Amino acid sequence: MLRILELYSGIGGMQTAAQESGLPFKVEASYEINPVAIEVYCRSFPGAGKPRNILGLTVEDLTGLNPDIIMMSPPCQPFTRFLSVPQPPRMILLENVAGYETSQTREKLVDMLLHRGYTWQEFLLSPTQFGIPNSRLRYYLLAKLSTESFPFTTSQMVLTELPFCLCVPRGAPAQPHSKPCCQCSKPIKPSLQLLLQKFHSHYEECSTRNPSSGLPSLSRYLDADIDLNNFLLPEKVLKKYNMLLDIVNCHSQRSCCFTKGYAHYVEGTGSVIQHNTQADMTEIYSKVQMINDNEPLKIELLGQLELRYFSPEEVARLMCFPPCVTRSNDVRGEPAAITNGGCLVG
Ligand SMILES: C[S@@+](CC[C@H](N)C(=O)[O-])C[C@H]1O[C@@H](n2cnc3c(N)ncnc32)[C@H](O)[C@@H]1O
Repeated sequence: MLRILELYSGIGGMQTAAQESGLPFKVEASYEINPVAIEVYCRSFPGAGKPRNILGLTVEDLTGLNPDIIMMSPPCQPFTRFLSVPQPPRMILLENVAGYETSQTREKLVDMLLHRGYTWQEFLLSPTQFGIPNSRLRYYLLAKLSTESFPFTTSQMVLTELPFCLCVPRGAPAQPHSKPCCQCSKPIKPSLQLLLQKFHSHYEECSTRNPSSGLPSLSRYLDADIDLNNFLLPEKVLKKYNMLLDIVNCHSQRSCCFTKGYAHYVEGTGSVIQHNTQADMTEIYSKVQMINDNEPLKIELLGQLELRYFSPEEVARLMCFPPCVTRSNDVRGEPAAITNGGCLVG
């Protein structure tokens, strides 16, 4: 059983991922300060202790917790002190925004890893690479004490693909020993097989539906019975910011990364949906661009598109949270402001 210490736990993306991996684990403690994130976290993991402020975490606490693995999506704060304990964790999983790989914080972290005898691998990956129609390039670092091996050959490069393929046949029984994948010669560790089978069945489904891109359309992430009035973009936004919107519809096979500012700010915070797919967006926008002084007409034309925000459940689905989270009634009826830490989930 892996003993996990979860730092900057937010709404619990890392713990959810650990559950999805199928590996046995226990979260020994979690740390978070945002009250909304803490509330969401406590509802998703009722048995877990309430996350606390990391500033209260002492070296003695850390030594007592003695985690096998530290999982974290740190904001821009120094956190390397967590690795200076007498007995460092066996494993570290860190997630951050793209660009972290060239930051001074990353340099300090890598120095510390080297000094403490870790081997590590860095990645830059986006959900689109895993059959999910949402762009969200993120930096990931996996580190292990050098006495433990990775199930792949590590490299100094920041990898932009997984160092193993996902071509495990669907339904293949877990093998007791490492064996080469059926379509390439890369070995697969038994511990990875469950995860790979999950990926594979998702991939297979996506590529059957959309052989060209391998990505499913957004329709499978959207609520058919959404209460449109709760999610329509306000007139003020249509009037002032219509040229800044990233508009998708249920047939689109893409969406932009959702951030903390979603539904509060327009530019770069996430896509909006054209709910009325019968309306011709190109035609409407070309008419709107020609209107100079007739605001009501502009609004009426744009209104035909029925532009709306993604709901929190839809965003959570795009982030692959399991149904128990995406079905929450408590957040229904508000635009997707379930974000925290500026990056909506690790
Ligand atoms: C990038 S987000 C992590 C998101 C997380 N992976 C999730 O699944 O929601 C960083 C988190 O660190 C939290 N944070 C910032 N300062 C903190 C502190 N002093 N103690 C605990 N948490 C803190 C923020 O509130 C934010 O939720």
